[in-house]
Amino acid sequence: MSNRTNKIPVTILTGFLGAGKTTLLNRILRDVRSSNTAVIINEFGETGIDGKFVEETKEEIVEINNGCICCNVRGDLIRILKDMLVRAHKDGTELQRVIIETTGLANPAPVIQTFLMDDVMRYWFELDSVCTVVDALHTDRQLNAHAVAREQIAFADKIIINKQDLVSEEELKLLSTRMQGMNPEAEVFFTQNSSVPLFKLLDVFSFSLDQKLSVRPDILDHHHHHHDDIQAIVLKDKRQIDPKRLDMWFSYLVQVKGESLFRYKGILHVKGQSRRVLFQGVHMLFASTTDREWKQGEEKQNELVFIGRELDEEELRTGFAYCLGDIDDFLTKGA
Ligand SMILES: Nc1nc2c(ncn2[C@@H]2O[C@H](COP(=O)(O)OP(=O)(O)OP(=O)(O)O)[C@@H](O)[C@H]2O)c(=O)[nH]1
Repeated sequence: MSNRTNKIPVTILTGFLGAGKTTLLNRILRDVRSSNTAVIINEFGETGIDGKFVEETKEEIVEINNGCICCNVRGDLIRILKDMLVRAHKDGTELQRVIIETTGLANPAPVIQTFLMDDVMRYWFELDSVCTVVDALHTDRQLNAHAVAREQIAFADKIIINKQDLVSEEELKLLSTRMQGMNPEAEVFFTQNSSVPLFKLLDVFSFSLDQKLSVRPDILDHHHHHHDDIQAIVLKDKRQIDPKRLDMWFSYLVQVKGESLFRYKGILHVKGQSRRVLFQGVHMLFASTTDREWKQGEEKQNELVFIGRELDEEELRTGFAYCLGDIDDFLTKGA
């Protein structure tokens, strides 16, 4: 198949765990330009939590939960995109844009490859840009510890250094120098809450394969990567959680276990609270918010995911059981 003009632009949002990808996605979805946009969200761990942090929208959102997009779900990605095309064709609508949010642990190269190597994909789609969101506070240690975080920078054509409110001007300058050293071609933005002017990100067609090939001649080769023993633990329960116990458990977790918790988030069904409570954090930075009312017919349940290295699953389950009132102490394992 050959040249089709007016290809559908594809934006890849990448960046390490908790950097601000979903914040950026929500900004894009609030924008008028995003009508007839298809969103594909890939998350680590078998849970649909990430999708629940995306604001409600009329746009189509598909989640790929059964693996990491860069390892074993490339087939799923192609199938989903083909389905979307067929459906749009049947409905007489035209797909205007595709946005893919990868997990914070994905190497973007195989996702990029999908659009360059599969004939059907190449015919219909064109890579618009690869945007890498960076957590200004945590990125130094993430880059030092995780090859994937470095790959995410290397493949970007837009680097969004986010959470600038959490670091000094001096630190921002150092970060910017480090990013430019790793990827001199990319355009760098400094933001709070991922607030890049969207005209700088969408319909810019700044992804250049030639440029990437000059830096990484092996970009189209078969890739394989490991998650450095990073694991996800998901906890679910329909019963109400005790808010006081939750506070106790969380302040312990964040302060004592924050180092090994790369990312955690969840939706809670809290006693005395008619609304959903959302919480999320990166290492020791934690925030929780009261969200919308539970909808009629919606199943109220707690759903928590913890992503990290060498996580103690039994301890996490014990803490959860404590919040649910099954046991009286969360420090005694298996109590
Ligand atoms: N202080 C501060 N917090 C921010 C900023 N941008 C995002 N956050 C918070 O950082 C947390 C992570 O943001 P997300 O947008 O969910 O990050 P993500 O990259 O989608 O995270 P995962 O995909 O779950 O790894 C949330 O609690 C955000 O509210 C910022 O500029 N400053």
